[in-house]
Amino acid sequence: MRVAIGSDHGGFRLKEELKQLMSELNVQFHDFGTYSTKSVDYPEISGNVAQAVAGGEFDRGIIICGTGIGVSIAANKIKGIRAALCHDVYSAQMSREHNDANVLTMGERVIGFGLARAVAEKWLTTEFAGGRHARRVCQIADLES
Ligand SMILES: O=C(CO)[C@H](O)[C@H](O)[C@H](O)COP(=O)(O)O
Repeated sequence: MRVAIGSDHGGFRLKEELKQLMSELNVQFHDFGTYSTKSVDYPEISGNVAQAVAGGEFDRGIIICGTGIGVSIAANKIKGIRAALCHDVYSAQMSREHNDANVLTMGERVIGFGLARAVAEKWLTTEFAGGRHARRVCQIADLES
């Protein structure tokens, strides 16, 4: 699996932590920035990660900001993206099994690093369940056209 990861300044430190996690899990990733805690605007970075996933260059994306809300709103503007804001392990699991979420967002100012690692690991290792959920994901795609 190849993962695109990005953040604004508010999510920079958690992005670095999740890069470490992915290295430990042998998950390939590319960092779309930002590369410091200097203030930047999140929509462009979120859009770049989402475009890379929607275009098929990467299998999934992870985007972090202060709350996870702004990057989630921005990513979900991109056709084909199902970005899920998850701050607990159960939601992360369900976002994969039921929603086939292809982008995970989190807020560094909301969640501790230990829980964030557990959320990301569950999300990265959970597959889509298909079945009745596939029908519903198709219905979401229909809303885009
Ligand atoms: O977009 C956000 C809120 O949904 C993110 O949390 C941003 O990181 C945040 O708005 C940045 O705020 P700052 O005061 O400019 O650091």
